[in-house]
Amino acid sequence: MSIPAIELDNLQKIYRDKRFRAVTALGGVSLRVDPGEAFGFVGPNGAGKSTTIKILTGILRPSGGEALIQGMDVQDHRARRQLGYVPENPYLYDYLSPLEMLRIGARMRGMARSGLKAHCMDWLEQFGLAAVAKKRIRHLSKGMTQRVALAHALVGNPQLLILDEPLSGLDPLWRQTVVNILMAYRRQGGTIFFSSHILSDVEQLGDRFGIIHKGRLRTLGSPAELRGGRSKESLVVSQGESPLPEAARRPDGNWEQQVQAASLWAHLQMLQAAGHQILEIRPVGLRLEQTFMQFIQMEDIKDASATPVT
Ligand SMILES: Nc1ncnc2c1ncn2[C@@H]1O[C@H](COP(=O)(O)OP(=O)(O)OP(=O)(O)O)[C@@H](O)[C@H]1O
Repeated sequence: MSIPAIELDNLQKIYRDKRFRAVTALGGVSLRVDPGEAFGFVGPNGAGKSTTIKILTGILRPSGGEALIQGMDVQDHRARRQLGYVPENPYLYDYLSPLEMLRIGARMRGMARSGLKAHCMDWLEQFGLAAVAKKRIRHLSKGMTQRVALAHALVGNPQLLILDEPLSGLDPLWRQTVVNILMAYRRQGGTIFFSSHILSDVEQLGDRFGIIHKGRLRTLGSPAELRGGRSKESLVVSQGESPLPEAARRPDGNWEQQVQAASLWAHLQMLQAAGHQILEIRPVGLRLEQTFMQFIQMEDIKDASATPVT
């Protein structure tokens, strides 16, 4: 079995608030990400995503448990050598240009000087930044700055990318372009660990998800698994003259209606009685966003019922 790209074992983090009260940001998170995987860490605000990422990148120390990159403790600088990181709000040197930023990033990764400019320009080109390569970063827009940070993370050819909300601040066109760049990175064998609460973007990028909520990992699975088994509705398409008050008329003149599993049989009998011909019945896949919301609501209900009444 290969060494995991990332391994978290019972990871805990307790912060102290202003009154020195304990705030449990991570209550024992364990997971494993294999080399070549794209793992999406998903959760609502305050779930513990950034805390996990800060521990993984060595910015914060955990209060308990272990975080390993390629089998090495994240506090060991060798573990972080092959890491490209983009924080939630990237801090870049305002007075440097994107080209200077990328040169520094590549040099820090030990890349040779020869051919460095062309290599950096190639990355800037991919991120649509060639025209502003020599402008000061302080004059760039938020989306451009985000793209500089992503290019900076990739320029040193890291084996692992850790990205906190990588697509935030990007317009839809750039979201798609960045997804394509990241997918190309994966095809070349790179591993990605990223956080997000924008599931439609995450769905395109991740082959596995972990949902974190209130500092605990609630479930792991692929987008299909998270959706799977949760669809309890069917779409029924029928053809007929008699109008169906609850159904929608499609441009082709046929009727369609989403029906709960429990009432499917009664609905089909109603269609038959109305003289409709049934053209199609298929399960309606829940969108991941809906699944996620339902999941979080269920977890809140479980948490509330587990809380002892005092
Ligand atoms: N420096 C800190 N001091 C005290 N509490 C903190 C600190 N940083 C984070 N927290 C708390 O820890 C919990 C987890 O925060 P974290 O930033 O990891 O969540 P997140 O999932 O990244 O949220 P978001 O999606 O809003 O960025 C929250 O309750 C947050 O208020």
